[in-house]
Amino acid sequence: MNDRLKALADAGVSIWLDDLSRERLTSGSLAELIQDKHVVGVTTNPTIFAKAISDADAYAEKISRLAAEGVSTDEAIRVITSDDVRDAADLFKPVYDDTEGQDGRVSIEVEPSLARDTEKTNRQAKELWEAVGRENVFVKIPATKEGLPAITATLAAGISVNVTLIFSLDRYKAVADAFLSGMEQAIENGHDVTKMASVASFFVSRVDTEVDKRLDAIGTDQAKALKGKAAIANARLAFEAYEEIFDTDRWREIETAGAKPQRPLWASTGTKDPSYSPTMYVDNLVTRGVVNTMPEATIKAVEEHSQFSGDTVRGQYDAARKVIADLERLGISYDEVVQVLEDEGVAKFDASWSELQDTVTAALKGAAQVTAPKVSTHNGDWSEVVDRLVSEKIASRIAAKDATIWGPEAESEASIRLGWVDLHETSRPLLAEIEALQADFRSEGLDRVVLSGMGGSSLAPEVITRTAGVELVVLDSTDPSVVARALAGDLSKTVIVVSSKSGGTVETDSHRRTFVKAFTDAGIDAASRVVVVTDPGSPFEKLSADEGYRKTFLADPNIGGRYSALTAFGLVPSGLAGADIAELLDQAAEAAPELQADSTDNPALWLAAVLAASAGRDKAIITAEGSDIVGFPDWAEQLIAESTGKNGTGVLPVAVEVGAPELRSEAADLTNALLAEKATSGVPTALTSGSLGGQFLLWEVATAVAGYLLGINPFDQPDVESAKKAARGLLDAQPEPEAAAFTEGSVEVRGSEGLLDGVDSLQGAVDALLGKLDEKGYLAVMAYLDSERDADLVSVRPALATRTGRPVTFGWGPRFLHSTGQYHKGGHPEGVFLQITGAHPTDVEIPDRPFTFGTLISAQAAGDANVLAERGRPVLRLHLTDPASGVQQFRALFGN
Ligand SMILES: O=C(CO)[C@@H](O)[C@H](O)[C@H](O)[C@H](O)COP(=O)(O)O
Ligand SMILES: O=C[C@H](O)COP(=O)(O)O
Repeated sequence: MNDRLKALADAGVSIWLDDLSRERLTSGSLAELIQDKHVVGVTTNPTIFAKAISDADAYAEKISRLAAEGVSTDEAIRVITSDDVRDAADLFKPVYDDTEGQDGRVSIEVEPSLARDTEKTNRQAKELWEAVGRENVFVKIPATKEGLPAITATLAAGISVNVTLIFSLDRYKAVADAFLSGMEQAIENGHDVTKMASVASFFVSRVDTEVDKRLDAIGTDQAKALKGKAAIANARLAFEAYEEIFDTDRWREIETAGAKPQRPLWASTGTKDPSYSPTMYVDNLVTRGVVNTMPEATIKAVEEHSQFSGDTVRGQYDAARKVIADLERLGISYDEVVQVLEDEGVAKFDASWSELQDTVTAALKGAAQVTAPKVSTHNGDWSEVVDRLVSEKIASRIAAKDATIWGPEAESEASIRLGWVDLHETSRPLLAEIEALQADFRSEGLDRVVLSGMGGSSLAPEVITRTAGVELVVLDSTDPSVVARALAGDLSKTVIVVSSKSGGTVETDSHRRTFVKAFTDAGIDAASRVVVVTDPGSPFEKLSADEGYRKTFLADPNIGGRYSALTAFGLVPSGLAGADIAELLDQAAEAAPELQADSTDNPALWLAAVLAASAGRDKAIITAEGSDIVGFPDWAEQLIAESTGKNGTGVLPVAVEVGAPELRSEAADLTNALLAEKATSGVPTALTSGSLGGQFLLWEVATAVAGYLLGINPFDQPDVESAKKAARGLLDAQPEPEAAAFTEGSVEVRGSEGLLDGVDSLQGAVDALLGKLDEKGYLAVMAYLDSERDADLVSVRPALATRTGRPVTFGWGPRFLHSTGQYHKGGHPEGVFLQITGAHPTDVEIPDRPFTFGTLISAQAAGDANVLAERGRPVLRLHLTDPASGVQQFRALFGN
């Protein structure tokens, strides 16, 4: 055991490693540092990852899988870095537990190009936190001026933060203030702050590098005498500020809720000037309650010859102040030095990030290959079913567009719904048209693409663009704050794709009207910014022509919305946003022969068999645990729910997050259909893999086959219309809202008949609803709220699944009406329904319509609840009079 490192740890300095790589994880060298060298945490940054990933061999396998799935460079970087950080976090978990969350932490940094953008930093911090999915992680955010509000917002969301790139005392104080505000808000928002932590990474050696350079230029003895002193003086003064800030009533108030102070972390502590001691930025910064993150060489140097005695920080403040004052007297401006360092710091990380992107782009190109879809089945034997499907030639008949497969009643619908089987050929001519339009837009500086579409018109483009890592603003909500946010983007760079097969969908029509007015109000020729995708002959085709919209793409009418991923509906918005849509068609083309073959090797037959021929099992848990296709379960959910959930039968798709409780359930009515590498429980499971284009076709064929096995018509959606009709009725009649049974805090409570008898608390109301769940039941949470603003609500899904032991679907309204909404009304009548709506502090008008977005979404929610209640389903309706506090109040019921 090494005495010097132990002495440092005993003196209260947490020793962290400023490095991470796959090699460190697989070789066991990180584990050794933890075990033998007192290392209790890890920091990473873009430079560290750029270096790690340049070791191509360590990442080769992962890169080739990512290449096969067609993911973008940025998405690949996200996967690689968050996988490494997650594995390191797991290695440090015992340290984290032993130190009650103080150490055992691993940091992952937001992209450096976002350092000057508060909103994007904010968003990415949340995404990284979710992507890693471990509580002992720190999301690193640079302490630029724009970073400060993001630090507060990220902490307020319950996420632990490492603030990086701090050089100046003033900025350090602003960081501490941002921390205090963030913790105050986290407490207010009901987060468990005992689990949170934060560090403020103060950069040390770089200050000497910059100041020494200036001192050398001055060249006098007096100047030379000051060399190597500025960095330590600066850090010590930061610690003085820390002591003052964390000795205030404001902090003490936060501390009473169980929060830990934001510890100073000494970063950039490797010695750069070889004439200095290699341990100088360690030995001179020893004090209880700090972290020193070091490259391995510095840890080794400390192990071999560190020398310090006692606390080397406290009580050194006057001397430190004198160093800074002496430098000023020599004409070296402190403010200038720290600003140069901050700018350089951001630029250096930016350069590392570009290097990282180049390395990964090249590696992806090198490994690129189209991977045909594969399905492996587990925990059951479906060979008899598959043999039957092969002998009945179901796959080749689907490929030949044989409309008789689903029986005489379905024949006329099926005869106009099988156009999707050869889209990899028929959609080719679209590519050039989309490419040309995209080039025109780019040349006009139009690079923000908004897509207005519902269900089949939005879910595929969402998966395609998220997987490709390109930006597409998907507008599939009528919540006024969602609409307002889409309108608040830079309209001078915006085009809107309005996609509607029928041309009569109220959501898209309302979006279109609103955007046209917003463009016009901004002095922009609205018609030139609207692109339409619709079916030939729809009212929308005519309207588009009459209005002179920029371009109308007519899709193949012989394809239903949920099978339209590779039609103009999927390809136009995705291509305009910059996704590689030609590759998507190549992937489907590669997959098609296998999926059309009457062979026991046809993966679609196996997927269909697991979904629809596992006795007594009518709920499929879907997740994309091992895959880098982003958001696929939401797309598959619509395909399966609308195709099968009718006539009181079907398969309920339950899209869940990684690690969801349902994935470990052994319940007798579940199957799992996972984009994952291994089965997660003993229930019948199909694991699917392959490129996105191939997966689209695989699941479409499998769903059509599942329809055949279930004896239903997989191409109609008889019950989607019922909720639309009820909403229209309410919009016309505008009835007084039904009185609440009672109100608790920010939540008004209403229930379907009899549900709330004798109930007078929110907890009691939820218990009453859950009490209606039977052993084959499921709970549907339907949130007519803002999926971004109210994102915290999502955490109730796993909490409810754990509590009930039953599957829980979560849908944002009205989006889910075009997806699981069909199953809820037409499938097995086993659901109990929790609807959550919210007040609209600001509403958005819809031009030339007698209702606003606020009244529209309220009518949609009420109409949906009425239809469910009419069908005898229990419905609990919670209305949040203040969405922010209501969401937290509701979450608090489940201890989260
Ligand atoms: O910010 C943290 C830890 O929070 C570190 O990873 C930090 O980025 C590194 O210590 C520095 O980038 C290293 O800088 P340098 O030694 O190359 O000057
Ligand atoms: O899934 C389809 C949605 O209900 C939207 O229909 P639409 O494309 O006709 O507007």
